[in-house]
Amino acid sequence: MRASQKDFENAMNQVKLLKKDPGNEVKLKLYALYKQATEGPCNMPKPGVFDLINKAKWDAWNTLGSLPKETARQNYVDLVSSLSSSLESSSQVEPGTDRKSTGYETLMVTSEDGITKITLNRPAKKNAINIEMYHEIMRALKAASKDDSSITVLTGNGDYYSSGNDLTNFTDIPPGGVEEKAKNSAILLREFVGCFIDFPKPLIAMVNGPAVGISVTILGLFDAVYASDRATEMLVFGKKLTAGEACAQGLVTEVFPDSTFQKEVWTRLKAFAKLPPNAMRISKEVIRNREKEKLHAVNAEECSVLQERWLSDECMNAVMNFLSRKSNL
Ligand SMILES: CCCCCC/C=C/C(=O)SCCNC(=O)CCNC(=O)[C@H](O)C(C)(C)COP(=O)(O)OP(=O)(O)OC[C@H]1O[C@@H](n2cnc3c(N)ncnc32)[C@H](O)[C@@H]1OP(=O)(O)O
Repeated sequence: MRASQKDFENAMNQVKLLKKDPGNEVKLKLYALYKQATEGPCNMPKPGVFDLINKAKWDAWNTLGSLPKETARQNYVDLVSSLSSSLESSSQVEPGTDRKSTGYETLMVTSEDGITKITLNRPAKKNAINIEMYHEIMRALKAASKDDSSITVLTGNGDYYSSGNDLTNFTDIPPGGVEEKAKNSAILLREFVGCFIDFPKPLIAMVNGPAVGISVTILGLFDAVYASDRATEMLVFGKKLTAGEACAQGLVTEVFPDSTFQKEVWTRLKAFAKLPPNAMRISKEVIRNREKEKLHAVNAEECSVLQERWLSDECMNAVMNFLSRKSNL
């Protein structure tokens, strides 16, 4: 459900009451979401390179692009909510425990009203999935499969759902060279996709914006995919599918106007979360068990093919073109 002005004001007050400094990166995110929610897209002249603080604030705000005010307000409230709960939880852990061990670096995870929400939280990088995020998504799914929620939701923070694999993942080459990198990537990808195949509870994607690559290909493993009409899917031939086209192809369950997306979908999810949890879980188990073995076999085959393709000139050229594109400007 979309955050009200009252929720937004409460969140602003909550920020002042935080027990611990959340750090500069989070403070910049809060600043950017506050400005986007109250003033809309960045209207601030770009500061000079030596004006470091205002340049960092400008970058944070400008990154949000044309994110609607209501969505920014919702994201602000969600961020403060997850921040407060993680800081509160850290105040309950043993002294000296590292706060990060109770939370996530690349995700926001909340659990309330019977719904565990996993939010991809690298908006400045269009929620590109780096190695850390692959592991954190698997950790969050494992926790969600055991918590007391009935359903699990995956969505994105910012104007993108996810731009797929973080292409800088390919730049961190281990001592064994690109062959070892490709092998490790295939192992990671197979484990990652396997978590979605085996997830036992109803899993819903809220595609809040454009989705690319792996963030699209795993949608087929969700039990429902609700998309904003500003979402696009980039899959084959690099062609963008509109949310409506993806729905016609059966990749998306239902498309909603962006202006009412959050409100309409959360109303529906809260109703789903009140349904008998064991009946939902067992129904999914009966359906998924029929296809699980085949899905794992296809996953293994795909990862084996990808391991070879990642070593090809086509792949390396595409990655280098992307990573060097701004230096050519
Ligand atoms: C280890 C397991 C391996 C699994 C592999 C299987 C998965 C495969 C895939 O997912 S393939 C698809 C990979 N994704 C892409 O090719 C998309 C690349 N990104 C883009 O094409 C564009 O960024 C865009 C169309 C998504 C958005 O364009 P635009 O609106 O112009 O924004 P920017 O390009 O300026 O992006 C802002 C900022 O984010 C960084 N970024 C965006 N996407 C990625 C990405 N996928 N990997 C790394 N970084 C990304 C971009 O570099 C900018 O950063 P900067 O501000 O320059 O620091």
